[in-house]
Amino acid sequence: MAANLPAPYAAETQIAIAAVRRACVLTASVFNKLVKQETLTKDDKSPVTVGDFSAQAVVNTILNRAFPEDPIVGEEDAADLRVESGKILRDRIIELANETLIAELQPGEKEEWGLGPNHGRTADQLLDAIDRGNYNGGRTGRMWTLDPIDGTKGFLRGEQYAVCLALLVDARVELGVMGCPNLPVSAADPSGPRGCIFVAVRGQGAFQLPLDNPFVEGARTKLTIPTFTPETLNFLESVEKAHAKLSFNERVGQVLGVTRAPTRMDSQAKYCSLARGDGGVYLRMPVGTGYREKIWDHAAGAILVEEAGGIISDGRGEPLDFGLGRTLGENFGVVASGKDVHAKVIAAIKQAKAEEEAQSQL
Ligand SMILES: Nc1ncnc2c1ncn2[C@@H]1O[C@H](COP(=O)(O)O)[C@@H](O)[C@H]1OP(=O)(O)O
Ligand SMILES: [Mg+2]
Ligand SMILES: [Mg+2]
Ligand SMILES: [Mg+2]
Repeated sequence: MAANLPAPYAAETQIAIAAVRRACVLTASVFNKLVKQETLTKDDKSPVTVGDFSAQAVVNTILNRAFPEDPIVGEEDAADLRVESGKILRDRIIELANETLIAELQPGEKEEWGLGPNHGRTADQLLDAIDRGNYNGGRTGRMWTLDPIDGTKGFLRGEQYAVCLALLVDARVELGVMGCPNLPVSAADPSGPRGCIFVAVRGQGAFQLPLDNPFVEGARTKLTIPTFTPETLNFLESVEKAHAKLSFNERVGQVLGVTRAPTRMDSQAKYCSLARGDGGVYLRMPVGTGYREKIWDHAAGAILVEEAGGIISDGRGEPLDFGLGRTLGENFGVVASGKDVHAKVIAAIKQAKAEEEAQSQL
């Protein structure tokens, strides 16, 4: 009977949440063990590498066990860990990944997912798991895309970062899960409790869950992007000037009559903030260096925004194309917002762009 069928992607959703939660426990522990003690004094980037690789090892190991046929487009690969000079890093990564995989089962997790004290992996198994992220993507079939630490710079500063995982089927995002260990549970209480998971499944809505116990009954909050006026509208944008053209955002804001200051944060936490109404527009315009946006930097965020009732497009209003491979190709920026403001933002971008071009001709 149809009523007894599980919702589409129910198993994928549960497993993706468990994988992202475990990866967040790992990255938070890397921050406490390594970043606080080492980076702040030595400006050593190795904690990032340790965190990125080991989080990818954990998530890919879990996905591989549950969905052995599914390819993965992951940001990292293990080539640097397989050579002699990578041994110290490799040993640390293997230890951290195993520590995370063998941690006691939480309510909602199942031993058959290959988790818990009996499920340590060998170094080779974990390196192979990292390399399962080497898939090139493409137009057809089912595939996952993973950014084990999105917002590396934010991670190192102790600010926002996210573990981002999405499932694509024939180049359409069907499921997105993002773990944000440092994001306040409520933007209204910025110094209150932190740590959220965001989940969206095509046609099933967007939700926020507690990171420390995502499967607990009744803990999920449905997210809907609210309506904004020019007085309440604000932009969500990068901290890093090299990632998005913030001066252009400022001009677009002026055209729209925005008076509130932008909220700057690293990572796809911007999409999460948009989905729950902490900000009105995520605007990311290219800086002009030819950088190609990666699919793992937008896939989970894209479905979260859509399921919260919003629209995501490039800077011309065209849909993002997740079927081109590992990147979004020559796409022109990213614009995400509620439905009511989206067309206005696209028009404002057009105007600001025309002004910019007229200026350059002087
Ligand atoms: N030149 C660039 N333009 C746009 N995005 C970039 C650029 N360089 C790196 N990124 C990516 O931007 C994302 C985070 O941006 P932000 O936090 O500003 O939204 C990261 O995934 C980061 O990649 P990486 O993960 O390799 O550092
Ligand atoms: Mg990223
Ligand atoms: Mg990353
Ligand atoms: Mg990176």
